[in-house]
Amino acid sequence: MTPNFATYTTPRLKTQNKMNQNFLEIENLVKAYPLPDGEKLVVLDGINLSVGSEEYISIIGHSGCGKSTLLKIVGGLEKATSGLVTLEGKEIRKPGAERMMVFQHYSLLPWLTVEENVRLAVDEVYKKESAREKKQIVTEHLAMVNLTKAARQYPDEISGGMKQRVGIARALAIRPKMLLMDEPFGALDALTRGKLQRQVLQICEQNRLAVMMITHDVDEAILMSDRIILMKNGPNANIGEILDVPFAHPRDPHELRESKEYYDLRNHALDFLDRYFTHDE
Ligand SMILES: Nc1ncnc2c1ncn2[C@@H]1O[C@H](COP(=O)(O)OP(=O)(O)OP(=O)(O)O)[C@@H](O)[C@H]1O
Repeated sequence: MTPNFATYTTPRLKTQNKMNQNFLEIENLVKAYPLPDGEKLVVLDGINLSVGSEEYISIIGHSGCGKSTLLKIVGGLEKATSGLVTLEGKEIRKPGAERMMVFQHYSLLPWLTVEENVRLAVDEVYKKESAREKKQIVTEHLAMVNLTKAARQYPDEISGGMKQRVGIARALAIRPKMLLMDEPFGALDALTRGKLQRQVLQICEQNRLAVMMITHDVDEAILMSDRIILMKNGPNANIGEILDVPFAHPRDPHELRESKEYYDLRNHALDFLDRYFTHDE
């Protein structure tokens, strides 16, 4: 049963007018996986979404609704079964340095130091720069995420939060136009998560890039994003609602939690998730 749920929208932020509203375009996206019995599992069924060039989008939905599949298609790691996904008007067919992925489980190479992990990505993308310039790029980005002192350490010598910061530094060092993050803070303890959320938010505010982030945490989505995409359950999942988050940047989590608007938005998102949880389609 599909819940009868009124669309909830709040006024768009003025700052969003500056950006290219149709930077990423997803049109009638369908993704099906073949099943062993010869049938197909239609995971995503008719996704339509435009993302602005400086917009921070969060995607929330119950487990298995296809959030990671959607992110991987935008990252070029999976192909759509039908429909069109374009970035600045060009169809996305494969991974590209303009779209960098950050995963929940860090994906660092354990035999390379922190510095070398970032350098590997920089070497891959910056072909014309001198060794000195590339070293400078690595140094700058490690400093950006407060990892200068850990540059010579190996991944198994640093904490989970630090590993995630290496992943973020590595993604940002490529100067992507879009950051694609799959539960980037999911594996961290609450204190580390809060710190890293603020750091990422600050970096995104300073660097003007588009972000698409998967999260299971409604508070995190409200703190970080300009819009929240609420996904219906799969199979045949699509977008249930899109919520505008009306708070100006820079955001302070304590101030946000003092406003009634914050709780209205939070309750609305949680109600949506509850209804889809109890009315499993
Ligand atoms: N390569 C694949 N082959 C077959 N089925 C797949 C493949 N990848 C994902 N699926 C199926 O597609 C559906 C959506 O998976 P996906 O990982 O995108 O969901 P999700 O919303 O990100 O879940 P979670 O929140 O648990 O990470 C699931 O039923 C999953 O089993």
